[in-house]
Amino acid sequence: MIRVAVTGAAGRMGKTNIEAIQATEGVTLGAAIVEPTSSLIGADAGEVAGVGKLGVKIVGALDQVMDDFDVLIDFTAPQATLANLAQCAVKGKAMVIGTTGLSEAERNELKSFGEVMPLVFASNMSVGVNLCFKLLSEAAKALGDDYDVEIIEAHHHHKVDSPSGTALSMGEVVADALGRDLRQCAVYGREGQVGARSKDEIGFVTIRAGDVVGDHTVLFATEGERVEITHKASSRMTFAKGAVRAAGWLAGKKNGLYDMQDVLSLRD
Ligand SMILES: NC(=O)C1=CN([C@@H]2O[C@H](COP(=O)(O)OP(=O)(O)OC[C@H]3O[C@@H](n4cnc5c(N)ncnc54)[C@H](OP(=O)(O)O)[C@@H]3O)[C@@H](O)[C@H]2O)C=CC1
Ligand SMILES: O=C(O)C1=N[C@H](C(=O)O)C[C@H](O)C1
Repeated sequence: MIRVAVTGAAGRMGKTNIEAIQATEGVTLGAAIVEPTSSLIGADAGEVAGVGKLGVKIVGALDQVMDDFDVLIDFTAPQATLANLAQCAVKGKAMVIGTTGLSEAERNELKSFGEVMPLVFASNMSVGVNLCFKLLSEAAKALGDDYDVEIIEAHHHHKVDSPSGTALSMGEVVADALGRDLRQCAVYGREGQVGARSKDEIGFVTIRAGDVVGDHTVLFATEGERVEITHKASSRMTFAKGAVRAAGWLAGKKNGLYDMQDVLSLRD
């Protein structure tokens, strides 16, 4: 039985991850962690997640439960994720990380932990989005530089980072396939007299509204036709199932930085 801990246990994804762990054979909830100021410390993690009593009391610090899990699933915030990585690295624990909104420096720091621990890091844990990454690479290679590329994403009004991690990953996949550097060619939103579109830019459009779980469209457009590749998530359970699958896959793996392409055997 693989013992899984969940940080951000009272958050939208934290609660859904606990629900997914509860519904999956071969894994069990070992610990649930919230912020030290949370009023939920001491509550039963299953009751907070809405799946009934699990006998796991929520704690306010990861270091209180380091002996109670094998893999930590972390969907929190960049600085919290990096602090959790540092603690798990010292204790030889594996981590599955879904947090988005990391700066380039934070991403580099995160990646360096792959040298000392097994780590799955992915901006989107769903099977559908990870399949889309492959389709996007194929599409970009086939369509080439004659097609303008725009990435449109929509999320719920609570989301704090923009563009979404998934939109940025899609941009990276397309840029790689076209031999471009996303850092040079990305254009984030347009306003005013910005001039005509340059041929090589990859544009990002962000929508924040209501309870949208997560929609992503990559548009390839040229004179006379458009190709659109769209993914729409209608439940956070699609991300949580992926995260729990990654935790099971990661247990016992050697140190390294993996992503969902590895977990789902989608890598070429
Ligand atoms: N990779 C993927 O498939 C997916 C990734 N995500 C990403 O996961 C992250 C979380 O999303 P979501 O669950 O919607 O967000 P929430 O705000 O609902 O949950 C985040 C949780 O993390 C906790 N947290 C934040 N900062 C800290 C900190 N410094 N120390 C300890 N705990 C902290 C929050 O606690 P508190 O409430 O007390 O502040 C909260 O419970 C986001 O980055 C999001 O983009 C989301 C869905 C899918
Ligand atoms: O914050 C969210 O909700 C989501 N975040 C991830 C992202 O930024 O791509 C994944 C998913 O789209 C939901």
